[in-house]
This record gives sequence, C-alpha cells and structure tokens, in this order.
Amino acid sequence: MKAIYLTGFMGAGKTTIGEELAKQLQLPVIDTDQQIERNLNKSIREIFEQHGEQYFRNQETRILKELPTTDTIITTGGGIVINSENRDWMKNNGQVVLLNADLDTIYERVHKDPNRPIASKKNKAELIDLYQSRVEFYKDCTFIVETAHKNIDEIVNEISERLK
Ligand SMILES: Nc1ncnc2c1ncn2[C@@H]1O[C@H](COP(=O)(O)OP(=O)(O)OP(=O)(O)O)[C@@H](O)[C@H]1O
Ligand SMILES: O=C(O)C1=C[C@@H](O)[C@@H](O)[C@H](O)C1
Ligand SMILES: [Mg+2]
Repeated sequence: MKAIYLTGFMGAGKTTIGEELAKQLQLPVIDTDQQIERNLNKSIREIFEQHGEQYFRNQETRILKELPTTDTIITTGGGIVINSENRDWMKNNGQVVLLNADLDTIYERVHKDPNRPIASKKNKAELIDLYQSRVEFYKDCTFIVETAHKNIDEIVNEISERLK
C-alpha cells in the first residue's frame, strides 16, 4: 500500500488521529514534526527561535523525502503544504487525507500551546488569515475528513473506510 499522508491546519488532529489510525491499520506512523525534533534534538519552538522558519521548512522537505513511501502513515506539519515540492511528493507517493476543522475549534485546540510558535504568536483573526492563505493548498488532496465535534474513533473509522 502506498503511504497515507495526513495533512491539515495546525490542530486539525493529524498527530492524534495518525497514532490511532496506525493501531487500527497495523501500520507504522511517523510524524514529520517529531522526526525533525528527534533529528535536531530540539523542540519545534527552539528550532523556530534559534534557526528561523525557513530552516525548519528546509528540514521538513528533507525529512518528507527521506521517509518510506509504502505501508506507512505519515502525519505532517500544518505548514507542509505551503511548498509545492512537498505537495507534489505526497500526491505522487501516496494518498493525501486532509483533516479539516472549523477555525473556532482549531483556535481552542492550539492557541495556548507554546510548541506551535506560529499559532502562539497570533490572535484569532491572524490565525484565520493564515488559514485562508493556505486553504487552496490543503484542498489538493485525495479526500477530506471533518474532525470537529467527532471523537477519535469516529474519525479513524471514517478514514479507514474511505482509503482505497
Ligand atoms: N477529534 C478530536 N476531538 C477533540 N480534541 C482533539 C481531537 N483531535 C485532536 N484533538 C486535540 O487537539 C489538539 C491538537 O491535535 P494534534 O496535535 O493532533 O493536531 P495536529 O493537526 O497534529 O497539529 P500540528 O499541525 O500543529 O501538528 C491536541 O490537544 C489533541 O488532543
Ligand atoms: O502550520 C504550521 O506552519 C506549523 C504547524 C506545526 O505542525 C509545526 O510544523 C510548526 O509549528 C509549523
Ligand atoms: Mg501534529
């Protein structure tokens, strides 16, 4: 089976859902943010503070291309879709599942988390602007699953039913 890439805005639930989907499908799961943190032995917040966003984005693309492209679930960072090279890689190597949630839900899930440097510096209006600037890129996917007001099991079941 080709890789399953979970994409979506910060807080859509990619990491959380990916872990449960991996259990249900009995596949390994790799999270690009966690992989970058492990490689550099630094938190996302430290990477942004010490090296800046562009350095993080370069790492993100490098990691994406190093990861297996079969029989693996890959949960991505919320900004991975900004780069067309990343979008093309995911489309060419797997199924891209967009996790989507309304922005009130997203804001409640992420605004207090210091390890999302992009979200923690923004108020709700700014977060909405960022979402709008990316929304076209997120839509470039195999299918979309809503994650707001649903529990994890419901979401995981829906994804596994829709995977080809
Ligand atoms: N279906 C859900 N219902 C309620 N809370 C959820 C749900 N899915 C995720 N959460 C919570 O929302 C927060 C964000 O989830 P998660 O870290 O999985 O998002 P993410 O999409 O991986 O974000 P990022 O792009 O920043 O990595 C976590 O606190 C998680 O427990
Ligand atoms: O949406 C984003 O730009 C980000 C999302 C997170 O997953 C991390 O990759 C990082 O905090 C940046
Ligand atoms: Mg995540």
